[in-house]
Amino acid sequence: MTDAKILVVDDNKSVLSALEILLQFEYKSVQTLFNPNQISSFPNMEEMDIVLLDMNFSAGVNTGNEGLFWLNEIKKKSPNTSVIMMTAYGAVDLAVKALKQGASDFVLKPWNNERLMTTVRSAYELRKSKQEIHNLKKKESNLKQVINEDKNFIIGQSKALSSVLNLVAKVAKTDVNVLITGENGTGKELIARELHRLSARKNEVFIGVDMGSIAENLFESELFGHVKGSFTDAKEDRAGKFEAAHQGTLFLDEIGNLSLQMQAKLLSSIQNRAVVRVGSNTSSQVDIRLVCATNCNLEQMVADGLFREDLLYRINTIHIEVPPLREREGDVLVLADFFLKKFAHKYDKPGLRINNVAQEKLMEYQWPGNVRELQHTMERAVILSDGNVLKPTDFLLHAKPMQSLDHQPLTLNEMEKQMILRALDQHDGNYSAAAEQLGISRQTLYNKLKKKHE
Ligand SMILES: Nc1ncnc2c1ncn2[C@@H]1O[C@H](COP(=O)(O)OP(=O)(O)OP(=O)(O)O)[C@@H](O)[C@H]1O
Repeated sequence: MTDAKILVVDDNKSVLSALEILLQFEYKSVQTLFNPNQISSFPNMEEMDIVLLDMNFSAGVNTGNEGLFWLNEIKKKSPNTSVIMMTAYGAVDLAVKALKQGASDFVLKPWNNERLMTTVRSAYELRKSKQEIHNLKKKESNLKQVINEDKNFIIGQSKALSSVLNLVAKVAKTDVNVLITGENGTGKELIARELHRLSARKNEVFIGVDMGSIAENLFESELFGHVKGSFTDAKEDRAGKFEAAHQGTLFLDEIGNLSLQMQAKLLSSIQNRAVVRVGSNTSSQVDIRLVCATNCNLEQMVADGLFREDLLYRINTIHIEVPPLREREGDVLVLADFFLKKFAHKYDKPGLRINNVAQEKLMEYQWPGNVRELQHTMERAVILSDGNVLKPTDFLLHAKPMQSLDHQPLTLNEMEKQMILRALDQHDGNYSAAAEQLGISRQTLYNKLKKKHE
């Protein structure tokens, strides 16, 4: 017994009962309607898998128009229901008309039982595929929504970051290739996602690929896909990242880590906007927006013969340089506060705050690992905190706080700042104890700290 729901609509009662008996041999639910006017008020039409619909209802009229009218009514209520038209006046043009208007098939009266059952079975298969497509499309759009969810906000108010975000907003509307550069942890991927979020492709996928982690022998298969049997592990046809990103954004991270051989293969796909799966000889066009990122100096790499110049010109139609955190004035505390709230919530430690000396320590630090390092530092501090106040000792920073990154000698002022902060650090932020150790009064220590930020 097939679990399908069938409705038969005909104004001839003997046709109705004959079809009902025939169909009940194979189908669980068969309902009949003698009067087509009941179609409009028929409950749950969208649950019907198949409708067998007479084309000529009023006696003496055989234009088929009534059938076409009711076909449209059914399709309006339930577009995916398969409708099979039945008529005693088989005319090809009428059949074509009905098919064009959405009927799935056509049966002539008097019917041949075997042939009619075959037609119903195919109509049921069609209905199932349509439903599957409908469900898959729904799933796909839900997935895209989840993937593109606005999980990551770009935090910061500094001039340096604002000018990057202004550029992002302008470029996002176009389809040009964008190269994002900057030190590790500055937020290059976040900027790439922002480009996607602000673009016309925002409802399509954003596919990120870490080029640094792809093994040379899997490079082509990962990016361009493969056909079954093209190599030992190719158990089935598989699309690569280029095809997966079709109509969306393809983000190639760590582009500076590619060998020259991989660069050549990538260049050809980017130039042609087409890929050939490994083991295939047909190419498929892909419509992607390409965003690349790196912390390498690609110009220098070109000069050193490590990066193809033609590839660099292809990928950097627009170049966005993300500034390091130490050059974003004021952003450290804004970000620290953001991460503090985030992790306080995550680890259920409400009411945490960072004391002034600890804030000084965070501001003075050079953040070689940029926002990622700040994020980890805050997370660790929140996890290890005992009380409500985070003190300098709660922040374990790797490099010396005042040492400039390029190891230039410190000025007298900088050395003084460093000593003050170290003393405060050693005494857990206690101003009196730090002042005593430095041989100055508490007020002088306050003044020196205040002056530092004027
Ligand atoms: N302005 C920002 N606001 C909030 N979070 C940020 C910001 N910038 C970076 N982050 C967070 O810091 C982490 C590192 O960011 P991201 O991965 O985008 O950096 P990246 O430059 O791509 O790093 P890498 O060079 O190591 O690939 C991520 O968790 C990201 O969410």
